[in-house]
Amino acid sequence: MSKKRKHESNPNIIKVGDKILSLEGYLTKTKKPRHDEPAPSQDASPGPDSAAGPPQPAQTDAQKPKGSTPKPSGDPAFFSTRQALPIWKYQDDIRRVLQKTDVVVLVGETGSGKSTQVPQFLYQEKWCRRRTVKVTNADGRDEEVAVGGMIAITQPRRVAATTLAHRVSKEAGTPLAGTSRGNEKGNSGGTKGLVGYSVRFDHRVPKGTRIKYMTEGMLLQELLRDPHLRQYSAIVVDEIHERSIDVDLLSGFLKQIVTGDKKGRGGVPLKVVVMSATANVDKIRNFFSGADSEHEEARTPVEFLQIEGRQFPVEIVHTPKPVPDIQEAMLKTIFKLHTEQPLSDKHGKHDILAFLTGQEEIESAQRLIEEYAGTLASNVPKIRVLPLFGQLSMEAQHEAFQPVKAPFTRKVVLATNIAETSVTVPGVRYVVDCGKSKVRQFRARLGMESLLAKPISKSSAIQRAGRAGREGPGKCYRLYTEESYDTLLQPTDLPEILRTDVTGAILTMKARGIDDVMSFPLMDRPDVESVGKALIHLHMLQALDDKAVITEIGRKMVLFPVTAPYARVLLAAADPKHDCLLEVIDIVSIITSGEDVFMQIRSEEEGHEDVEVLRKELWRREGDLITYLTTMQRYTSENADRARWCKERRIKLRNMRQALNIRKQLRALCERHGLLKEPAPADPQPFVPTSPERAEQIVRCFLRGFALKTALLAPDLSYVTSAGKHVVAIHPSSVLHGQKKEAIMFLEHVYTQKNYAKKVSVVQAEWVAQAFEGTL
Ligand SMILES: Nc1ncnc2c1ncn2[C@@H]1O[C@H](COP(=O)(O)OP(=O)(O)OP(=O)(O)O)[C@@H](O)[C@H]1O
Repeated sequence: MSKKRKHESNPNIIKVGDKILSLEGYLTKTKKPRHDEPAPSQDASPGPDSAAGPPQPAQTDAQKPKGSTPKPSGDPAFFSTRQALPIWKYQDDIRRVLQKTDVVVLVGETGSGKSTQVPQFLYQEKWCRRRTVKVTNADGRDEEVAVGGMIAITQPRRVAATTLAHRVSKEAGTPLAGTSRGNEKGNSGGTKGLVGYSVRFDHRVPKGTRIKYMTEGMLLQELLRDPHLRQYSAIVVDEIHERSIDVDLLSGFLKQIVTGDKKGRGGVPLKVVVMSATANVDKIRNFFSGADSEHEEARTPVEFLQIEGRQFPVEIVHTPKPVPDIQEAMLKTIFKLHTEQPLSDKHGKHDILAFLTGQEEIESAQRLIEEYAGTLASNVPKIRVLPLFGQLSMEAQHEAFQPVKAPFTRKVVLATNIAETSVTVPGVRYVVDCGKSKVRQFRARLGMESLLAKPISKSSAIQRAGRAGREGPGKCYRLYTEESYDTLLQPTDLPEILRTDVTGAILTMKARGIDDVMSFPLMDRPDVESVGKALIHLHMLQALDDKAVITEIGRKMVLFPVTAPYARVLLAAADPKHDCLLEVIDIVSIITSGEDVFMQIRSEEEGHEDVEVLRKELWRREGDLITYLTTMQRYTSENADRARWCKERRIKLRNMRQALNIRKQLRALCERHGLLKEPAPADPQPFVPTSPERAEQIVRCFLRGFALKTALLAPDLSYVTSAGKHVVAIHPSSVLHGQKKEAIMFLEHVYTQKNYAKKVSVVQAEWVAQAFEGTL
């Protein structure tokens, strides 16, 4: 029987795109289905339930749950759900411990209710009231200031901060603070509410907010303005086990505040609650308590609380054999679940959340699933696919959290690891985990950073599985074998500070007045080589002077929510010598809007010649950066149908919309900090091609930020990097692919079969020399 005929007669064989997939044998359970296991410890030692485990932290009275469960405040519609959370019966203990101690480490399994309930337990505490106190100014004068009143809960990601704020404001029965987006100072106006949030480019924190969800990065920004965190009575550091650079820096600053003299807060202590889903938090505990420090003054009492239990079980199903093609296995699992499992039960919907590695993989899977969904018989439920990745606009990210309104339809959310921790995607009862994620890794010796798909850690796998058991019992299908889980996956991920470029982290420390970065309190210290490279890099960017002291340029750089090199490029473009800030903002906006804005065109695709002709109109000989600029300018000058304009050129509309969003925010920031003297002209503006002279100025500005990412043409016609002397090839996605120029600048690298340069521009060897000498 031909494949096609077989497909037609056998419901277990389906055709998607050019693939014929057999669903036979899919979703077969492993012999002993294992339930979601406890989180692995950071040092891979046995967990708390293990008889052979390490000595557990001394049980405090607070660890024994009391029988009484106080009446909740807030919206009665949520009472029973909240009371059913494992953390509910610990609330008195949490309050009691914090009345006595300033620092508490709280461990609870995913779904126990930490992120949503802890701030609600605490905000009415006596110590959480706003007080007026006397402090002595830097110039020696006494003044009265207000201290406290608010609790901040930090999250590693924007989507977690905003969705938690929405949820908690509903539970508390008060509208989300502010009805419109405000500025960073929180003057968003609107309705007064208990809960607010603050994430990059989006703030809803009017006066009166008591509970504020925010990203770690936003709190770091606030620390630059208010080193004593005077607005807050408590900081709840959530998901500390993720160990982002930002949370490590934040922990260092918090430790300094809690062990310091508190004079800047008029003697009012700052309470710190550190929360983790990882069982072994000895390192974190010792760090805050100073138990590992020789200095008596660095010690502070730290209490420990463990919340036992989780709300719903999650059954784990591994593949019996390794899968040769992850995308195929992913599609098969989703299709099989869709066709065989009910749409809902008494707990609610049965939606699917699948974890993939990145935007590219998500978009390709979305296309294939939608194509498949279009072929379903009318008696099979429909599918609504929703992507969820970091570079999507907040509006698009929030769509994945809405229930699907259409009847007889299942939601399938395709996410990167941004949906891994903290979030509850309503409706989800099945998780499909591909077992990988893209990880940024810095090789200090080469001075290069790469983004590669790597196996996740056990801790991540458990977090992913946990997303299936938030509203009812769930199932997690892992597209890897149980043996791989047991033997190949590391217990936890390496902290980000040990694997990525620390340039931004060091600049933040310097901007906060920390001169000796090596003595700053950190849970893990990057090696001297990485710190040395970062200092040299910051010096090249003119963010530090010869004595490694932060410069005016460095201080301005930290005001921008982009990496240090991009911040430097923006400042260079604002310099009257170059005067091309609007153009540079356009380019930076496109680059930071997501993965490549141009879709790949395959030569066998129908109509690919027409697409290529239209695309060539955007191409510029100066390289990818000026091509991006032309793309943005043509797109914004398009008055009729921007969606069609993108479709005809196979340009990602989603990226372009997000780029416009970023452009608006960057323009506003530049205006606020005096870099843009007058507002940018409104769209649409007629398209005027950028002159070669202006293009040169723009490329030179980028060279101020990216001199280390340049390569010169060697006699054998290969490109050799100026720093490190490594061979790089121009990536096939670049408009300069295959061309030989005297010198190139590239903004990114990828390592696949070769060491590839991406986002490439033509430069002159002389400019590169000038950039290194600081005379450009
Ligand atoms: N946006 C939401 N929509 C619906 N239910 C939610 C939402 N947020 C939280 N919940 C409910 O509250 C429960 C507890 O969530 P919470 O985030 O407080 O747990 P957690 O212990 O912090 O878990 P994690 O460590 O995974 O973040 C969830 O399991 C879910 O039932």
